[in-house]
Amino acid sequence: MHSGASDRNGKSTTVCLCPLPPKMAQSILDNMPGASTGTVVVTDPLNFWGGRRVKPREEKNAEPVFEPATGRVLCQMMPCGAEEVDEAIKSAHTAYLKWSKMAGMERARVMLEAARIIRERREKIAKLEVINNGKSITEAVVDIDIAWQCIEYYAGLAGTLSGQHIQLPGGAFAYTRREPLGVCVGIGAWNYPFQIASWKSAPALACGNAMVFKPSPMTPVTAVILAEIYKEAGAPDGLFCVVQGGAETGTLLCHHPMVAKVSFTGSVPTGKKVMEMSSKGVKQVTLELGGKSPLIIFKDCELENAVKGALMANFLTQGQVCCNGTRVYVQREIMPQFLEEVVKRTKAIPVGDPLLDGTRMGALISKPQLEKVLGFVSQAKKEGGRVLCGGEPFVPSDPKLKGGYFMSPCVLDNCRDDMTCVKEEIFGPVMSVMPFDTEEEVIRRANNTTFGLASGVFTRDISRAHRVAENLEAGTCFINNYNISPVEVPFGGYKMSGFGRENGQVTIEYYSQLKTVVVEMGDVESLF
Ligand SMILES: NC(=O)C1=CN([C@@H]2O[C@H](COP(=O)(O)OP(=O)(O)OC[C@H]3O[C@@H](n4cnc5c(N)ncnc54)[C@H](O)[C@@H]3O)[C@@H](O)[C@H]2O)C=CC1
Ligand SMILES: C[N+](C)(C)CCCC(=O)O
Repeated sequence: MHSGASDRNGKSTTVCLCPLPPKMAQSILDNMPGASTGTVVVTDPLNFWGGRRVKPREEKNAEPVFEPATGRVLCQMMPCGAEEVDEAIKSAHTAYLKWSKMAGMERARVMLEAARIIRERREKIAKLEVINNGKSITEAVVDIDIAWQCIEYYAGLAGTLSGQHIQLPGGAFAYTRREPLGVCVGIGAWNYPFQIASWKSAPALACGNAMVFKPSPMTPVTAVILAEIYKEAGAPDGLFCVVQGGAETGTLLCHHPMVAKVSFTGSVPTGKKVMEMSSKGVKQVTLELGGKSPLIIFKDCELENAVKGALMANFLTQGQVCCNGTRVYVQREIMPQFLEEVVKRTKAIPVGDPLLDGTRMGALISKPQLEKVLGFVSQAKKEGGRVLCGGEPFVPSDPKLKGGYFMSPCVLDNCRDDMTCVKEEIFGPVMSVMPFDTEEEVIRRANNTTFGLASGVFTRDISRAHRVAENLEAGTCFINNYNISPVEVPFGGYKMSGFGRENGQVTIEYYSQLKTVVVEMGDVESLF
């Protein structure tokens, strides 16, 4: 399956692993140090189960995967059908039978080794992520670091999982066992491909489950690297499997009778479908969905930090972040200073080749996504919004980037709560700014949304900060910062942004179940 893709100069690095000796797994990454934007073609199979990469059974439904920075074809994504999904799930189940019987400390050792390998290859993995996703290398390295930290964190928890002992009358007693669920499914989005696969697999594996993961069809290339690394670290074959595909493959996974749980990251409409399908088999579900999060900036804030916070809340990963604080409420008195500073800094963001160290914003995921985001900007103008900067297609001077999906980051002023850009998730680099007068008013406006993923507040008044945090209807509230994501901290939504959590200790609850064992020490007192 050679896509025949090459850059404008006809040069390409073909990364091919067929046939598939397990130790060759690394070679896709071995080509990374020399790789530059517009040169990589991935031709090796992207499915993984039974401890190896698996070639797709059928090539007829192949979909091209694009390199966002150039618009070139990077590889072909070939969706798995029913038989392949079944094979992957059975392979995961075989691993589960072994893995779930190991002590937490034994599982921890494998996971720590996986974390170590990821850390060692962080730059190469990040590079491949950039080529597939379009985000800047500076950010991708942070994503990979968060990924291994997450695996390390849950490795640490694996050995602490335990039940309770409960005394009962007459010497009888009960105890609880914290047991895994079985085979869990992870369905990922394209904005944090490797990190999402790690956020889902780390707690799942720590608890003794196996996982079958389906990446987004737009970003199929790095989840399989994680699968290879788990294997290399000593995980039993099948413990973390990857099946490629889109909605159809996802549906097969959600309906499969051997699946105990589905953890999903993506849009609200798809999340609803996943929940509905999972309900047929009474499967547990975690949903990490979209958002339209408020960021509230009071006049007593430290302005420079608030401006930096607003940029962090809007422009990471070209604005394609579910927890972004895209509704920026600024207290009227400081609006002019805020806008001046935020626009100055937004205009200064270097947009361009995502593999260059100096770049801070790369390309959006796809042409349709770019068009959708630009459409939101034109709609905002029609509805009375004022573009203070950006919001236009951006064509870098480097000829190889001419077909890339770039746009200039945008700040919209003169926004109102009833405008489309303020109500809907844009998933692009567009910040909507609105004035407010009082705390009570801004909380009411901030909560006037069906979403509830995150929120933020900048103020120097500590009472106000905690009062606002208490009253915002969202799963996270950042005080005097935004979009930092330590893996020790739970992450997840309120309202239509979903339920269940990722990261933090609590996620153990979402990947395990309690068995109660009741022990009689005397005779049975029968009523009959
Ligand atoms: N909150 C978040 O983190 C994300 C939000 N989005 C939002 O969603 C919009 C559309 O992006 P998409 O990638 O199309 O999101 P999506 O929600 O359709 O896809 C997410 C994942 O679900 C899978 N999927 C799609 N239909 C499915 C089904 N019927 N059953 C099971 N799995 C299914 C996809 O293949 C992908 O792996 C974006 O423009 C953005 O607004 C997208 C990605 C992440
Ligand atoms: C890493 N962080 C917090 C910037 C974003 C993670 C959530 C997502 O998948 O969008």
